[in-house]
Amino acid sequence: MAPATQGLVQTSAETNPHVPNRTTVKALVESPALTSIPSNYSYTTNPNESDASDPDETLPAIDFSLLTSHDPHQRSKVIQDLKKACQDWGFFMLVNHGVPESLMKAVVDGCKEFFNLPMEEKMKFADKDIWKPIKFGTGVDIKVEKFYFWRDFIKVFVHPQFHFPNKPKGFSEVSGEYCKRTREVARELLQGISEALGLGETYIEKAMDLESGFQLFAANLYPQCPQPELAMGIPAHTDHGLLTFLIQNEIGGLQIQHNGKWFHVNPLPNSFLVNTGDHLQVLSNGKYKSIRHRAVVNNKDTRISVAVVHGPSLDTVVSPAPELVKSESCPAAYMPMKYKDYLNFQHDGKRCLDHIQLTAT
Ligand SMILES: O=C(O)CCC(=O)C(=O)O
Ligand SMILES: [Fe+2]
Repeated sequence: MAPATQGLVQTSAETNPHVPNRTTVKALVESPALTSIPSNYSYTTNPNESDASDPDETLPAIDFSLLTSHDPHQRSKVIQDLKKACQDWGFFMLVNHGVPESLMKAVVDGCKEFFNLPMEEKMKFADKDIWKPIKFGTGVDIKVEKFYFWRDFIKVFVHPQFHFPNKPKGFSEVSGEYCKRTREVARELLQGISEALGLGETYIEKAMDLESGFQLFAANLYPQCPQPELAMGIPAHTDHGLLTFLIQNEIGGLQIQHNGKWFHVNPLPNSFLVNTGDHLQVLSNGKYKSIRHRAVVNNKDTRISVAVVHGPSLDTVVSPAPELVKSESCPAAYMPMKYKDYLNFQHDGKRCLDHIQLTAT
């Protein structure tokens, strides 16, 4: 039998000196006779981190339609629910959000078609520069993390300027509409969260300059894996923005950290999985935590997920809201930092949140 690393389609270091000579996971899986994973994809979980157990709790569900309700009791009830979900979980399912199911499906289908494009089409976007508005890649830099992850991805800056690949046909249009609709929902949700923090409805909107907010569209492809217990799709991490909205094809794989354990997420159909990001943790002075999560892989089917990150504008200097800081009892837990600088720092393989932390929260 051929060794697992034979027959790979290599990314071209000759055509782009910044791209390491390596394959995509998709090309690897499509190589004949792949029955085991190459050793550099073999991931050893931190021994202190347990495997996910079967959930004995359910992820909270937030009914978005109640946030826009004219009945003040319904609105204050859902704001209480949001507060609890952000405090206790940092992750929730958003239901009745009004974004059509057909649009969500069209976006996931578009991602599938994008990943099915010929390698040279995708490789046009292969680059290590984090500020390239469209970026295709696989795993992570082996120099930083020492191994590859079982994931190919495309990341696109979609706001304040909208960028998008022009292939496959129609992908840009449906994604543009999807990003616009999710941005509207995120802004409404952030008004509710602002109120839940006791900051007033418009504080986050104004302080984070959401009119020019940075929005990132990230699609992940996790091909089926012959040895899923050895590989990792995305290792444990937190997201940098204020809120991330995640959808997936019908295949699960997301796990979140909850009460010190990994929790498998089985979302309700047609819901958004929403999580609070690092900048909500900073802004709330640690009241709402940015929860660690990861994506595991399986040997049954290819998984696709689409994460849309909603952040402040890149020039916003984010600091804890002054109303949430009290000099003695609750001092500022984070140093102010411009979102753009945060992203630059984070790219070096370090977690920026730890770098700007002043006191435990
Ligand atoms: O695929 C998933 O479930 C998680 C994706 C994710 O965490 C991310 O793209 O930041
Ligand atoms: Fe994430």
